[in-house]
Amino acid sequence: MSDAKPKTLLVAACALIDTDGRILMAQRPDGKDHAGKWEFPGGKVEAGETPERALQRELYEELNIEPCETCMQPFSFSSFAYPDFHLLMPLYLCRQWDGFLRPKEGQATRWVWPDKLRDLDLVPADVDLASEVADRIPRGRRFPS
Ligand SMILES: Nc1nc2c([nH]c(=O)n2[C@@H]2O[C@H](COP(=O)(O)OP(=O)(O)OP(=O)(O)O)[C@@H](O)[C@H]2O)c(=O)[nH]1
Repeated sequence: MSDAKPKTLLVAACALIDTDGRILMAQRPDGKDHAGKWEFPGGKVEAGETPERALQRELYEELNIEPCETCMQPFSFSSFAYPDFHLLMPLYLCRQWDGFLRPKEGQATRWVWPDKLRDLDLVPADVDLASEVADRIPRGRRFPS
């Protein structure tokens, strides 16, 4: 029996919220794990980075937008055991950013009402988070409880 334990991977993700209260979701492109499934934009936190800084970098690289650091509000997190690693993923909310949204990596994106998030084919670690977003950010509510 091997003593090898799956490593914990820190990934930062963000629920970008538009003025109507819809959430931006991104579809994982071909060639990545979970290709075709939907997720919150974001990515791995690199050595020496804070999650907030990683999110700024990832959102610019992926979507051409730059949220200021104080525009990202910690909301919840996922701690999820994938077969080959353990995901630890803080989820932030963000309602304000600089730049025009433009997916730069060929990924599909979609603005989704909070109560419709669960209708998407989500990556496994996001299923409970999506329910929490729907519960805490109902349609028409601009701020979570
Ligand atoms: N960005 C993001 N990744 C997520 C979410 N949920 C989730 O399980 N993950 C997983 O977190 C892992 C790392 O995410 P990622 O692939 O976007 O990170 P990255 O852009 O830095 O990857 P890369 O540079 O290797 O392509 C993937 O296995 C991905 O499936 C989510 O909501 N957003």
